[in-house]
Amino acid sequence: MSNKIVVENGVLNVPSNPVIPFIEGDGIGPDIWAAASRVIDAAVEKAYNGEKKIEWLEVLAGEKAFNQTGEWLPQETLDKINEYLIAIKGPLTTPIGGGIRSLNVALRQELDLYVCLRPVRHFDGVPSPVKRPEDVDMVIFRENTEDIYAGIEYKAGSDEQKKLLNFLQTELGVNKIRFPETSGLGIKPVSQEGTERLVRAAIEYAIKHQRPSVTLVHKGNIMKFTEGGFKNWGYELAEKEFADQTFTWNQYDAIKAEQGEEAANKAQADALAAGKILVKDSIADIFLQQILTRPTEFDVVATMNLNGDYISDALAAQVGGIGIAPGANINYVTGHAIFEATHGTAPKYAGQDKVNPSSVLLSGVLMLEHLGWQEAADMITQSVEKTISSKVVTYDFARLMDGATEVKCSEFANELIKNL
Ligand SMILES: NC(=O)C1=CN([C@@H]2O[C@H](COP(=O)(O)OP(=O)(O)OC[C@H]3O[C@@H](n4cnc5c(N)ncnc54)[C@H](OP(=O)(O)O)[C@@H]3O)[C@@H](O)[C@H]2O)C=CC1
Ligand SMILES: O=C(O)CCC(=O)C(=O)O
Ligand SMILES: [Mg+2]
Repeated sequence: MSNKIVVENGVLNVPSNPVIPFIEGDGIGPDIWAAASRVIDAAVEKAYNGEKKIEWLEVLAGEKAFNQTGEWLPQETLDKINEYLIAIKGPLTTPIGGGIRSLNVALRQELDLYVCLRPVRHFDGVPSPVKRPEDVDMVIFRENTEDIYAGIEYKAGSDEQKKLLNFLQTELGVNKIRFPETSGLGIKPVSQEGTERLVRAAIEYAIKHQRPSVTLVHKGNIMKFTEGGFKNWGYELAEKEFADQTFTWNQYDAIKAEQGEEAANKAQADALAAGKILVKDSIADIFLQQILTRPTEFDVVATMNLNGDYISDALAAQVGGIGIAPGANINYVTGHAIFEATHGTAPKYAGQDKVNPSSVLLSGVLMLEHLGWQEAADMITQSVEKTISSKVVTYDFARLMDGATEVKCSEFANELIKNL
């Protein structure tokens, strides 16, 4: 039997020994990947009595790829992930203000992994800066292929910038750029198709996991045709494709305008009592306040690329930081997915066997769940809960916990394996 994961009629077919490509990653990547992969292997072995096993296939990206092949993202890496469908990766470095563009973004765009899924929940015992971290239980759906991450930007003073500036000024009559000659210029594409497939995935997730609401987060008051477009297209999609399963604030407003507030309140209450999902929206700035002050009001969050990037790290902080923040980049149509932590390469800790491997490990848990290997996934989650409760933790948690035993990254993995 083939050891390739395939997608048939929209359903993953997973052999018992699937080949899964992995990218070790830069910086702390080798440390956390070594730790996390040991735990994943041990959990799979234990959950299925050795009858299932992942055949890891290393593919190169980042510094390791450059040192070995002269390329940062070799075509072979993309080909292998394309072929084997599901992959997992450590973090990759992106230089600031120049140099190569993000390899992480390139992987998402090349494979059209349009959803960046980042669940955020609290594990008992994890230290947090807020009083009730257990109130945070959200799932972020971040659009992953467009917005300013498209990388269409031109350096101040370059020929391209001058051409674009000239076009804007002469063809479109733009006269609002405060310092035109010395401005870098960027383009922010946000499309109806891109919005619809992201919001569709978020609503389908909410239906499947019985989440009560989906919040569209945007800055549409200022960016009317990009972020505002996202909000409008999101509502339209909910009303068009999920009329029987959702009630939107858009519908609430329409009822209120025609029949008054009482009727709108009643319509919303009836819809929610009937089990419909509330699709609402929030402007990004107030949203960042409200996830701190009233986190129980939010469940599934659908947003654009840059907002999603900021929101992921902010929410991760509320439940203990990005040492424990998993993620996945998914195309629900082709079945391609790359699982990866929310955090980066934390270069100051590279090679010290120090940091928390939980983010990439819990990304592995998301991967196991995606494969339908729920038993192994649950085993790891329970081991993480048990190990943290016993206060055996890496430096990031130890520095905030009383009476903790601080262990290295690899020792934390040993403890997790013991607790499986
Ligand atoms: N998907 C990806 O591959 C991503 C890549 N990046 C890239 O990573 C590089 C470094 O980015 P930077 O802004 O420093 O952000 P990082 O996420 O790499 O690190 C910032 C800080 O977060 C904490 N942290 C990160 N990972 C862990 C962990 N596993 N365990 C415990 N604490 C952790 C550390 O905090 P403390 O100092 O408090 O100990 C660290 O100094 C950049 O090149 C960036 O572009 C960034 C994000 C995602
Ligand atoms: O690509 C990068 O270097 C950063 C990406 C990032 O911050 C993220 O995906 O959350
Ligand atoms: Mg980020």
